[in-house]
Amino acid sequence: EMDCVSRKEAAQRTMKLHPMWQQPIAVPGGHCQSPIDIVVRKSVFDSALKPLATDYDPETCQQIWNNGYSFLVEYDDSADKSTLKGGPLQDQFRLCQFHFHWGESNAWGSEHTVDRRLFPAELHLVHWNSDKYSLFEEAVSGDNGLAVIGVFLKVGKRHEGLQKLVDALPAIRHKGSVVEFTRFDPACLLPSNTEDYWTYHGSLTTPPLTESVTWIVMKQHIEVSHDQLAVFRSLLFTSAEEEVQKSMVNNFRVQQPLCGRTVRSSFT
Ligand SMILES: CCCCCOc1ccc(S(N)(=O)=O)cc1
Ligand SMILES: [Zn+2]
Repeated sequence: EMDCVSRKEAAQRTMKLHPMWQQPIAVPGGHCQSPIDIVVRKSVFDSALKPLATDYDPETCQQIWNNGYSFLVEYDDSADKSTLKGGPLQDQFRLCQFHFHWGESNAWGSEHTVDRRLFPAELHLVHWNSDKYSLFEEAVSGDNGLAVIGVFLKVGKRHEGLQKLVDALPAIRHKGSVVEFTRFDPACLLPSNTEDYWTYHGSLTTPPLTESVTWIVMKQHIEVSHDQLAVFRSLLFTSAEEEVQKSMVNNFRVQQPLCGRTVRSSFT
């Protein structure tokens, strides 16, 4: 059981592992950080947890870009067009972007783990509470501000829906590159079973690491092919101008102590 380290120790661990985060990150409190290991036998079944209710409009898909840490597919969140409700949520949340975390090999790459089991990659669909806030940037540091759906990726058969996204990646190899990306329905990336998930209160896994996230981690994974994942690894952390190009791999955070939090499950 990872001890509940002090904020200073946690920051030192984070910075040591992520030289790219030069500034110490003052995290408020720091006892609800993500990602975590989900210990299945310690999760608590909650019969009040509903199935996820996603209602995504592919017309709100706008662009795909390399932010130097992952690649983001961004949605127009200026109206309630692509929304998430249900699950553990009381309010309505708007989809603003989705992105992935992955490893340099298929042996690791996910941020969350299930009974210490690592997956080669993890999808994050990022939503903000449009009942309480008017902008994502406000919700990031607000109470009950964000809801992130995590979906594990396994290597297996080719994911037909993902291929349109994979084909766009060579155009955004370098940090800072953006291309138009439209009419992509993120629902195709969800597993068939959206009833079974774990949920807990946590944080963003990159700066500003704010503890405003209701995490919803799906029990069922999706499958992508080895070749599709290899294209993720062809992206670069670095911009075109930098002399030394660095492959965008291992863009995941070290796991954080649970600090007494309960992980609830929607299934037995
Ligand atoms: C005020 C700007 C904040 C930009 C940072 O936004 C994020 C950061 C991390 C995640 S993650 N890996 O926890 O899903 C989602 C969104
Ligand atoms: Zn993420």
